[in-house]
Amino acid sequence: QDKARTALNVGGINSSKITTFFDFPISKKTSKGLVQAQYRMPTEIQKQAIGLALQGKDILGAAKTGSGKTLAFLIPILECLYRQQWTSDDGMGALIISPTRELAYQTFETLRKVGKNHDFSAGLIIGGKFLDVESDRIHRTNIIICTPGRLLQHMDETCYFHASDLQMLVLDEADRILDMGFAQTMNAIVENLPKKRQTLLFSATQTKCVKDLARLSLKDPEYVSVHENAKFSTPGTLEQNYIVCELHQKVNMLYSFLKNHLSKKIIVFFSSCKEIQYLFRAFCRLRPGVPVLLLHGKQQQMKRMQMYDDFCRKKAAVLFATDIAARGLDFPAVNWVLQLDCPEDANTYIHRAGRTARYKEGGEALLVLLPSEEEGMVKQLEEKKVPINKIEINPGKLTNVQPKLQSFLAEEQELKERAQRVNLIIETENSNGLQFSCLQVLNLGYVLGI
Ligand SMILES: Nc1ncnc2c1ncn2[C@@H]1O[C@H](COP(=O)(O)OP(=O)(O)OP(=O)(O)O)[C@@H](O)[C@H]1O
Repeated sequence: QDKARTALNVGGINSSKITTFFDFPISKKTSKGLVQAQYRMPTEIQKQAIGLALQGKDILGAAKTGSGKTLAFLIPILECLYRQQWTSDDGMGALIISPTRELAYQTFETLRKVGKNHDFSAGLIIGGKFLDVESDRIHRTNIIICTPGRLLQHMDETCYFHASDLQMLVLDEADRILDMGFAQTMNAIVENLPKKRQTLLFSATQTKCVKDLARLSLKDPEYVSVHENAKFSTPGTLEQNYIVCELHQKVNMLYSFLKNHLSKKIIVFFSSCKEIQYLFRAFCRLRPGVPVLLLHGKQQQMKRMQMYDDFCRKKAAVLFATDIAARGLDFPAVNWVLQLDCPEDANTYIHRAGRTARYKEGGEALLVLLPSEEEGMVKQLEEKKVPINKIEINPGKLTNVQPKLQSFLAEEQELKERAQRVNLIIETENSNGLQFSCLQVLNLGYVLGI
């Protein structure tokens, strides 16, 4: 007998009694998918959230980066539709909203693995393709994984697409999806969703803001926060340090860092697309001795996916990324996260640093701060229970790449133009109140070899 069909009344799930996934009343199809994907023992967030979600509760799930939140919502989705014997004729039964295309794609791939024995259809609605290609299939898709903007576009423009039968809504990286950047889009999406549904919200930095939650009309949500009482908010296997570095030394510092970690897999976070485009070109010319890859929001969709896949596969490489790679992405075996530009807040720091030290693995994070950023950022990190130590750099050990950069710039008009555009952007950001002082902007001009 299939436990999921017979044990519809699962009101009695006791998370402390769960040791393997098979202790949950889940279908054989899901169990088989989990075994095939080599998942046996649930993590803490999975033990607690899956049990409650199977009982139909709305959930606010919070757990550290890399602790397995994805399966904590994918398993309940599969079970919810399975119990209702959902078919392709029933259309969309579950909707997962992700802040970035890459995260949506990654979740889709995990769903394909663990849900492969079910008959549901699943689809990615993330843009980058023609709308009509997606429109042809969207109304026949049972589980949709999407980014907010593209979903709303279909709600507005694909006439036969409707969400009236939706059973379960998941917001992955919920605090990000509910923040100002997506507010208007999300409000418009929610208007199209039925009020009667189950809603699951997950993030490593969960929102408890009542206003946000009211927008989603959650019903008595269960707050599942497995690490709330932990001493630190970041994984125990993550070693975290920061250095204070003058702006004119940042590129030298990056080059020297890469030279010292040639066999490692590293993500370097920057704050703007223009800066990253310029530095990528510059580092391709500087040849640090390790493949340099690039991921930012202004890349074409194909290129983005190719970079994402390449970095997943490589054993040693460096990925220059903006914050589109900060949340949720599960690149295998990343050794280091280097935040060369200060994150906008402590939550962004936590997500960026969490790209390493995932699921029981170790990892190291290094934050680079300008002298003007140190006090404010360190205070924010302390308040968020992030254990971070200051280490000193020996300026004498930094390789000076300025002369090389200047000679490339002289050779290459395009590189020079990029450098000037970056400088302009930084100046504009400066006038909008970011922390760069005029002197630092001039220094950056020097750094970029202008
Ligand atoms: N029960 C499990 N057993 C073994 N590995 C697991 C288990 N659950 C998750 N993992 C693995 O742990 C890694 C992290 O999982 P996941 O990406 O879901 O973390 P997360 O909590 O969503 O992280 P983030 O906050 O960064 O989004 C993945 O590689 C996943 O395959």
